[in-house]
Amino acid sequence: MHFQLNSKCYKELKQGMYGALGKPMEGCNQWPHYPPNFKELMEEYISLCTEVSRKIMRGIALALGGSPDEFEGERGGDAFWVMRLIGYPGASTANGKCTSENDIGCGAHTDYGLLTLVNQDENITALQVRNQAGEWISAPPNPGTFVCNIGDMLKILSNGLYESTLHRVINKSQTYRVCVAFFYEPNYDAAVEPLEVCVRKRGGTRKFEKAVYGEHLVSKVQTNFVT
Ligand SMILES: O=C(O)CCC(=O)C(=O)O
Ligand SMILES: [Fe+2]
Repeated sequence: MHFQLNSKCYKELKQGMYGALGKPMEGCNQWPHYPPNFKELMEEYISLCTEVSRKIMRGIALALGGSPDEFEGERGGDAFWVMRLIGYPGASTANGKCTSENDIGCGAHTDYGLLTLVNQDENITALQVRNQAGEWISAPPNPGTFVCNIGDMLKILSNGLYESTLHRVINKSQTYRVCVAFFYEPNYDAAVEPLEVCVRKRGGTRKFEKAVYGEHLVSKVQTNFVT
């Protein structure tokens, strides 16, 4: 018997650090008492994910033609993060059909930040991404690897050279699926706008307006709690 698992934790913001912008996200994470080493384990995992994400971002900065430090400093030197543990019950085939998609999946969306490292249960293919032709294709779990989604902030920073990945989850298997997703984000108060190098690559056109990451996050969390 499984309960529906859906818990999130956030990088804890120091009270008052970001003024009114930070208020909606202030507060402490609530850790369970059992298993007793859960908090410690998660904190270690988060720290390792942060490190690897930072390295991937350095690679992406180079790939975009910028300096490796493009996503450091005021953009990502104090990167915000979100960690999410999600359980998807297996599909009931009692009537030969899947039950409501909401119970077994997650609707189509893009992630909000820079990168997501998706750690999926092995042997269950449920995550789908939409390709450029508009088709949904599976992103099956590969043991020892993460699926890495590009988020809305990286779309803006890259001036649209990278698209944020539209994805969804449909668990059609009989088995309960667990996913651990780590969201690597810009600094909470980062003013995110296209990098100069990416503007030049698009003939001087700025495809996106400036967005403050914390505002984007708060508006998403408040309007769409499910994603
Ligand atoms: O369960 C998954 O594979 C992905 C979950 C997801 O897209 C999300 O939490 O934003
Ligand atoms: Fe997602």
